[in-house]
Parts: sequence; structure tokens; C-alpha cells
Amino acid sequence: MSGCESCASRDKCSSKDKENCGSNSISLKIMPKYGNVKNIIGVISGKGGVGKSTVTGILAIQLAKKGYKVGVLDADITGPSMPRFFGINEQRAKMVPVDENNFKIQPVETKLGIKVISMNLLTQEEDQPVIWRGPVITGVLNQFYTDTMWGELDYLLIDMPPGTGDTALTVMQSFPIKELIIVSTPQDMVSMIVKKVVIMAQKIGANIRGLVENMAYIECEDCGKKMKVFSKKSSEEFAQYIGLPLLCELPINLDLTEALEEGKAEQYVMESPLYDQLFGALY
Ligand SMILES: Nc1ncnc2c1ncn2[C@@H]1O[C@H](COP(=O)(O)OP(=O)(O)OP(=O)(O)O)[C@@H](O)[C@H]1O
Repeated sequence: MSGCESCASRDKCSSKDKENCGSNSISLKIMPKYGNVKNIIGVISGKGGVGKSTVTGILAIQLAKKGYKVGVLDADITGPSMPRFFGINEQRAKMVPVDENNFKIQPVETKLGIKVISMNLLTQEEDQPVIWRGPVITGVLNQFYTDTMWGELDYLLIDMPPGTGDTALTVMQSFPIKELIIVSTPQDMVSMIVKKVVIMAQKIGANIRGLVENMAYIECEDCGKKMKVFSKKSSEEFAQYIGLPLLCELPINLDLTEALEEGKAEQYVMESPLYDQLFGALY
């Protein structure tokens, strides 16, 4: 499947558009109306629950710590988790009227000034489910990107929904994503499914930065020994199977879990030298 065959905009493109489209960009990309976003980074995994949102959150904090202006778009409409990560789940994004028929969205800002938009910042209660079909979800996602008051952003991180479904495909094709970061855990079954998303991204010509192996080990509190949890194979072996450079290995970190439960993950990650070491050189 070539870029054009899989492109949602293919029927709207002239042959000249198609010529100018290039292998890693699809024409008719949508743009934010209320701001300027310099770089979009998509964090994705074919599999649910491997730590995509956790990696998105850590990366956003690392970038903000370096002085960049950062936004996070939680594209997981039916299973949003970014508000909890940042401890902002009690706050609500605001719908600001522009005229009779249109509105813009004021995102919630974290303590570090990261602008976050998520479905869970718009529903009345955070445990209220969203029961929508694909096209509605896709429309809402596009609105999150175009109608949010992002202001000037150096980086917008997109926490992509799990899988290779309609939503992930739409985001990859209609948002001008600079590069993707793939998240996996060191397990055969997970790696096989994650490889599907990598192949999908490669088929549509997306740039992939590399692989983050999450929950790669747990460190003994007493002796500091790193113990593997899921498989005896190394993260490098899994990265080789998936066909990507290994960016870093994240340990299972119960202090992070505790900080998350207390709504203090942002402060914990900001103060933790571990994440400086792991992500410091990435951007
Ligand atoms: N390195 C880690 N150490 C400790 N807990 C972790 C780690 N990574 C993820 N978790 C925990 O595992 C759970 C799943 O993580 P997360 O929500 O980031 O996964 P996800 O891939 O975004 O899930 P989904 O597919 O539902 O969007 C969360 O409770 C998170 O706190």
C-alpha cells in the first residue's frame, strides 16, 4: 500500500498535489487555528497498556524542563489517561465561544505550564465513558488539534490510541507529525503486535525515531541489581526484531506509580535524575 493509496485525502488531491506530496507527508494536513506548533511528536504502540501515556508524560516534562513550550494532545479518546498523569483530572478545559456556531478550546495547564487537552478534561465526570463510533472520534481529534488555543509551542506530543485502527491512521495522515516514538515492553507477544504499528507507519512514510522499551527491568532496592521481569532476552534483541534503534530502557518504577496515585507524577519526574539520564539526550 503506497502513501497515496492509504491516504484519507487521496480523492481531493490533483496529480500535481500528489507529485509534491513526498513520501513522508500527506497533502491536506490540518493546522491549528489558535497558535503555532513547531514540532509534533507522536508516541505510539500497537498494544494497549505498555506505557505510552507514561512515556508521553515523561517526555513532555523533560522538554518543559529544558525550557521548551510544550503541549500534550491525548488522542486516546475512549481511554484517556494524561489528566491523571499530570494530576489535573479535577480541572476542566473551557469551551470559549468564537461566534454563534464556533468555539475554541482552552487547554488545562500543568504546574510546569504544559498545555493539555484530553477527552477527560471535557466530560463532566472522569469515569464517564465516551460511546462514539470511529468517524465521530476522528472529528473530535481533529478539533482538539485545530481548535485548541495552543499558543506558541515548540513541541506538541500526541499520546496516540493503541492499535493500527482508524484513529491512529487518521492522526498519522492528517497531522503534520515530525516523528514517531514507538513504545513497547520486552515481551515476544507485545513486540509482534508493536511491529505491526511500525510496519503501518513505514508504509505511510512516517519518520520513526526509535523504540522505548518500558518496564524493561526492576532494580533491587537493596543491592541495585537490575532484574528482568518478562523475558530473559535483552531489549536490544527486541529492538532488532522490531527493526528500530533502541532509544532507552525504562525500569518498572514503583516510586513513579506512587507519585501517579498521589497526582504528583509531574513533580516526581521533574526532580528525578533517572529520567534526565534516560531522555536527556533525545531532544
Ligand atoms: N515504567 C513504569 N513503572 C511503573 N508503572 C508503570 C510504568 N509504565 C507504565 N506504568 C503503569 O502501567 C499502567 C499503564 O501505563 P500507561 O497508561 O502509560 O499505558 P498506555 O500504553 O498508555 O495504556 P493505554 O493503551 O490504555 O493508553 C499505568 O497504571 C502506569 O502507571
